[in-house]
Amino acid sequence: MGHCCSKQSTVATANYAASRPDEQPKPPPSPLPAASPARSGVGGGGGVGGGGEVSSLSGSPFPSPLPAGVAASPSPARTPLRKFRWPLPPPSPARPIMSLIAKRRGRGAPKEGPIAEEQAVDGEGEPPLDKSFGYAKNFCARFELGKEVGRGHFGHTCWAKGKKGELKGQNVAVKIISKAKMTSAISIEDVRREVKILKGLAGHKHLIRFHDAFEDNNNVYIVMELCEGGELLDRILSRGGRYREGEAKDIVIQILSVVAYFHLQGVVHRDLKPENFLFSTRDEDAPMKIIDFGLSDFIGPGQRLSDVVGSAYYVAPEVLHRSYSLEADMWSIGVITYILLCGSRPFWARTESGIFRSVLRADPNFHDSPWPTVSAEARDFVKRLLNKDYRKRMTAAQALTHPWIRDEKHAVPLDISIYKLVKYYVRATPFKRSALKALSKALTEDELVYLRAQYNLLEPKNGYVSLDNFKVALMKNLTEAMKESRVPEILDAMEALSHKKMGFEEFCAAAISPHQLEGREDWDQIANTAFEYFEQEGNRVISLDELSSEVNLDPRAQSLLDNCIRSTDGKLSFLGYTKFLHGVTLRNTSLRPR
Ligand SMILES: Nc1ncnc2c1ncn2[C@@H]1O[C@H](COP(=O)(O)OP(=O)(O)OP(=O)(O)O)[C@@H](O)[C@H]1O
Ligand SMILES: [Ca+2]
Ligand SMILES: [Ca+2]
Repeated sequence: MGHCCSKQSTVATANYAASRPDEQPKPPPSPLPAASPARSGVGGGGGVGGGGEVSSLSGSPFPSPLPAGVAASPSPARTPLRKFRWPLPPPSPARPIMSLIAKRRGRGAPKEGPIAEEQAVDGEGEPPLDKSFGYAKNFCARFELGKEVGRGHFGHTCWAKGKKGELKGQNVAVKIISKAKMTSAISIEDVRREVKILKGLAGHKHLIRFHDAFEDNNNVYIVMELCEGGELLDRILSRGGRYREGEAKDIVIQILSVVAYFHLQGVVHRDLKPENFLFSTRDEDAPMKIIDFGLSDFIGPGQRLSDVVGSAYYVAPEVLHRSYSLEADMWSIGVITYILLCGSRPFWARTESGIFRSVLRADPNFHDSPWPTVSAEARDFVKRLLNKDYRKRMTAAQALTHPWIRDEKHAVPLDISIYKLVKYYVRATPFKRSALKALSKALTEDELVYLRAQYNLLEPKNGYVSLDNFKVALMKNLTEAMKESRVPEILDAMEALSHKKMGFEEFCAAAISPHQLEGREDWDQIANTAFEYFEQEGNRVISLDELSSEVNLDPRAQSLLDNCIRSTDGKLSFLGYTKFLHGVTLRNTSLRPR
């Protein structure tokens, strides 16, 4: 079978050549974003996807000094620096990560693009890679392919029209991924998973609608709904680098609502960035759709991922530390929101290793213009996503109830983190439960808004919820993706709830996360109030051994509990109470619990 898109392959060569690493501009001295002049013009002017619209831009899209020579760069704002060759990195935490990525990238695999670990398996003595996917082979008979509307590092996307069947006469988008670029088992698996996830998730208004997948000898074709309004990145650029706060809110709500949806399904995107959100039409108020699940994965209850993937500017610190879960996506949303609000990137450097160092160590700037004019709620929102401790970050459902955006008319979706927390609560000791109950009494209205919304989603009967409520609420949201990620298995671990009923007050104690509360600016106040309640109703005499076992601490590390028990009455001190609530962090000790 012939290659349907040979014309686009030529564009591919030209485009890659135009963005070779050695042609990148020199950086500005400060952590400002690289600005984008006209886009590289793939797909031609006036085409679908807003290419023509954006190519009319010139000069400085971001309100910040431009690096010298930036105008010569083809499109540095498209997640720039990912096209850099690995420079000789200075000693840094990024160094081992980078050598790891470089080492594990497949031989012949594209060196550019989002960070994506690869294993070379196409070497000598290895069996040939199986590049058959089992998809239908009649793409050319079913669709008439038109011009290119967009391009990424893994594929290019074309406009197409259905020739027969359900999609006859309908305009669609087709992402074409060349099999020649699939040089490792992992890259093949990535494509298979991208299709599986798109297919399995189906059904959210801000998720690109998947139609079908095809293949021939040369390519895989992913047929999906066509978005004609261009990328979020282009709209940011066309507004001079940033959005007004109200408009930013609207964008962020859409992002959170779809991310909460696929997080509940046990899917982590791993490549959230403004290029991966498209507007469905050119209208100002057109809804956005998320695309590109090329680096996404299923993630089961309690599972942590370790492969370093993503795009440098948006990657979370724990991804670089190789142990992460859904919270990594929330970090990326924090980066996107930061950019929307101020037009600069929070973590910036000239090289990829520099960006990694910044992500791991630097605190984003919230002082310079325009931050003083940004509302305190918006700043707080971003800070609560850009917390380097992933346990302190808001979940997507929770972020939808943050004071910055909660007045808007949007539904709050079910949050899988509630299930995880309740699971721990029902298995906790009575002493731990009373500590959590005291904490729940100190909650502020912000948390109560979120918890009430979650409680109502469980549809309490006569003011109580039980295991059945948790089951029914989860099953209402069941998709193929959720089955694949085995999310419902969490219900097995909640069996203790089958003979128990929970009112709203106890639900609050069960579903609060002390770590997240600790990430709040008013944590000290909350903790003090909670301790007062604990003193009245829960505190009791406890031995050091008992406390060690309550917090799962190796008895050899008991010195970490110094000052946790009051010498005056043998009960928990304030310090002891807070350590008891969130456990003792052993990350910096050599004595980790087994
Ligand atoms: N459904 C669609 N409608 C219109 N344009 C689309 C659609 N899907 C993708 N595009 C365009 O094609 C571009 C590339 O698609 P996509 O992001 O899926 O490719 P990729 O190679 O995986 O990208 P990346 O380099 O970010 O990994 C998008 O940025 C967008 O401009
Ligand atoms: Ca993309
Ligand atoms: Ca991709």
